[in-house]
Amino acid sequence: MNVALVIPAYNEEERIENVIRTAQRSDVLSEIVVVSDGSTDNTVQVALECNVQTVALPINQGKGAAMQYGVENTDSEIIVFLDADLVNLKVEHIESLVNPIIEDNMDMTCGVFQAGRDSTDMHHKITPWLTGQRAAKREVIESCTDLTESKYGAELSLTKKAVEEKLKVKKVCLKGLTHTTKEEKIGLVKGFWARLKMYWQVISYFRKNDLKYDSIDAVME
Ligand SMILES: O=c1ccn([C@@H]2O[C@H](COP(=O)(O)OP(=O)(O)O)[C@@H](O)[C@H]2O)c(=O)[nH]1
Ligand SMILES: O=C(O)[C@@H](COP(=O)(O)O)O[C@H]1O[C@H](CO)[C@@H](O)[C@H](O)[C@H]1O
Repeated sequence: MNVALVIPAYNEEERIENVIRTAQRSDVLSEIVVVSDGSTDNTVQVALECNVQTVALPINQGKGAAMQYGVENTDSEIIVFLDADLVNLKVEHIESLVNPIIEDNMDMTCGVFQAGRDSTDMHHKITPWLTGQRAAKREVIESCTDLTESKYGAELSLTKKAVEEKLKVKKVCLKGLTHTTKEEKIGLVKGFWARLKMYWQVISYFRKNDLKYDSIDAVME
């Protein structure tokens, strides 16, 4: 079974190389697709220099659009999503997301940070269903037809599908993994506004789809 890694990336020139270089050492991946989501920095050039398939949306459309475009640019039967800003990513993390799908016929895996950093560990403890680190069978992702419009709600769309279809979901602990926060990337004030915008998109997705917190949270037990 072919496995593609899709990395949505918006202005990640300083961080994406680490993620790509680790992924290139993984035997479980057949291909790596970087999607620059209208980046205005050198994200595309950095990815190209790493010799991975790199596609670019002309303007910033939101994380969900980048994920969708990545899926459209691969035929692989299993897709892994990883954020471009991960810190301490190991080959084992990628394997732990992919193997349950190949070996145990899981439909989806969701990776939660553990013992990475207190702040990011805490976010994943409270809202593990928002994680951007996950793998799923291609048909599951294709059945989520609203990824593009949902922006930061894209993870909720995938989780919602798991609830509706009673999919087999495995929560995977990603030990030692963390990411660079928005405030660290673009500064306290801009980062805080970007965080509010993200939460707004997630809450909007909840309301628009009349989701119940308990059923979403139960998927990750
Ligand atoms: O409009 C956007 C916003 C984010 N991202 C990417 O989506 C991933 C997660 O976004 P972010 O780091 O902002 O989320 P956080 O992990 O801080 O919640 C990262 O690889 C971003 O570069 C994207 O492709 N388009
Ligand atoms: O973990 C979270 O609460 C947020 C925000 O993380 P940080 O506050 O930047 O550590 O990040 C997740 O949620 C986003 C929205 O669904 C996803 O796109 C990210 O991939 C995920 O890390």
